[in-house]
Amino acid sequence: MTSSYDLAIIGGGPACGPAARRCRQAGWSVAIFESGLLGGVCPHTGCNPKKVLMGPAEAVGMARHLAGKGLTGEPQPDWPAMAAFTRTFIDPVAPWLAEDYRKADIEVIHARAAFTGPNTLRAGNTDIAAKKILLAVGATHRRFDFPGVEHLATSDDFLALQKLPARLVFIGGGFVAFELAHLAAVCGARATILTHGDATLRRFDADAVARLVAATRAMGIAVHTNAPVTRIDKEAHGLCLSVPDLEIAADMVVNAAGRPPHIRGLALDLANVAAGPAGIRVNEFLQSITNPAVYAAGDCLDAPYALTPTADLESRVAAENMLTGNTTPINRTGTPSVLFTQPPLAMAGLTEADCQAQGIAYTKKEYDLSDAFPWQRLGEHPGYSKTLVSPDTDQILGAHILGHAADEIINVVALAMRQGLPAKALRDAIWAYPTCGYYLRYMF
Ligand SMILES: Cc1cc2nc3c(=O)[nH]c(=O)nc-3n(C[C@H](O)[C@H](O)[C@H](O)COP(=O)(O)OP(=O)(O)OC[C@H]3O[C@@H](n4cnc5c(N)ncnc54)[C@H](O)[C@@H]3O)c2cc1C
Ligand SMILES: NC(=O)c1ccc[n+]([C@@H]2O[C@H](COP(=O)([O-])OP(=O)(O)OC[C@H]3O[C@@H](n4cnc5c(N)ncnc54)[C@H](O)[C@@H]3O)[C@@H](O)[C@H]2O)c1
Repeated sequence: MTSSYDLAIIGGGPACGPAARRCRQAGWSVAIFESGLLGGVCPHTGCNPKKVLMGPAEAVGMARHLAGKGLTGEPQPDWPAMAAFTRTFIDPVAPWLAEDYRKADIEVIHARAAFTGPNTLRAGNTDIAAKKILLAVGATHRRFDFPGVEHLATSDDFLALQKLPARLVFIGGGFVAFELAHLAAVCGARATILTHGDATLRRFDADAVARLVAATRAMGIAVHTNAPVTRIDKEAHGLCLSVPDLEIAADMVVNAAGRPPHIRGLALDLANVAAGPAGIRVNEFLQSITNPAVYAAGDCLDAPYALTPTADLESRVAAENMLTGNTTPINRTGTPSVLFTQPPLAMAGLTEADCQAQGIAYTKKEYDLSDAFPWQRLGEHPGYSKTLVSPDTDQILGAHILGHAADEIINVVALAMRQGLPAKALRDAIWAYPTCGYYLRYMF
């Protein structure tokens, strides 16, 4: 028997919900296919568990900065209790979403789906026909094939740990490696970051990254570039990683080497859906460039960001375009990215290297936050900002902030960029004093 829907969504994460609800509200019949947990990575194995674990780690970090400045003694992270607290956030998500979709009369089918034709899917033993199909399958862990690959753990394994191992190695020099290494190190583990290339955190501004890497090393985290892992051996007292000219002992090795789109097994060829290593290829309306019945949103897209807020935005835009026939091009202007390290590194817009590569004229302003009151009172080092503004129009081209509260301040800059406000708007605003945001007037 074939079930028919107006919209079938493959994947029940952040890229699914807004489109499912919007299309159902418009009167469409909607089915969601989810092979794992409703809610996807963000609430189960991504943003949320990571941030809950970081709460105590942030308190420990702040206490260390304030030692000798009025605070004595150091709070001790209690990992098993942190893990138990984290579960209180994770466990309710999937049941809550199931109930919410049930109330909205959106069908949820707990099965892995794959294409059988341009408008048809199979999930388990069920055949499905849909007028439109939204691909929201997300991304997955990179595959390695070196000897000993079976000893590799994932970020999911790390975030589910009941006890923190003493020696952790992270393969990769991006978001996951830096955030989890900082978390582990503050909680008492010896952490090492190994990346195969000659630089880390490539999406961020190089000057801000240099300061963060220095701060990372000062915390006792080893950071090795040009260090591809060639094998992992299990030995009597743990694991031994081999990289050229170096052997490293570890209790856990985490694969943090990027997240390719989760498109294996979808049989995209049967639906004539074009995709490359970076993901599903779509036009500005998020419609497949080769199959007009198929749209895509979230981490499975070949797109500049793979974040929860961009998955949400893309889901809303895809829904609008499916309902109205391609009226709303995607606009990602003013997307903030935050690396939740200690301190956090936040950015929006272009880096200086982007401006140079694209031949865009810019006025650069650098500011030492560690010399400014809100950061000094917390005893925090380092602190840095770099802003890039058009000398002709005063438009904000990019902002890069490293320091306490950078993760919140960047939202204001991102809002200004999205609304097309000039840098003067930030210089002229009346900011509450003494907040970190007050110093935006000096950063621009
Ligand atoms: C450790 C970590 C920390 C992160 N921290 C942050 C952060 O702080 N801030 C931020 O903005 N982003 C963060 N992210 C990224 C964020 O989690 C993702 O961008 C977001 O979850 C993407 O949503 P999505 O719906 O595209 O994909 P996902 O959340 O991956 O959801 C896809 C869903 O599709 C299902 N699925 C896949 N294939 C099929 C199939 N064939 N049939 C049925 N179901 C299928 C999967 O089971 C999954 O539930 C983090 C990611 C990780 C890994
Ligand atoms: N705070 C946040 O918003 C947040 C946090 C975590 C993840 N994320 C999202 O999830 C995505 C995935 O994160 P990620 O850290 O896995 O990916 P990433 O793309 O940020 O970093 C991957 C890193 O792995 C390195 N690498 C690639 N192949 C390698 C190899 N063979 N050996 C060693 N290193 C290798 C890359 O050079 C890069 O440094 C991010 O791009 C981001 O969009 C966001």
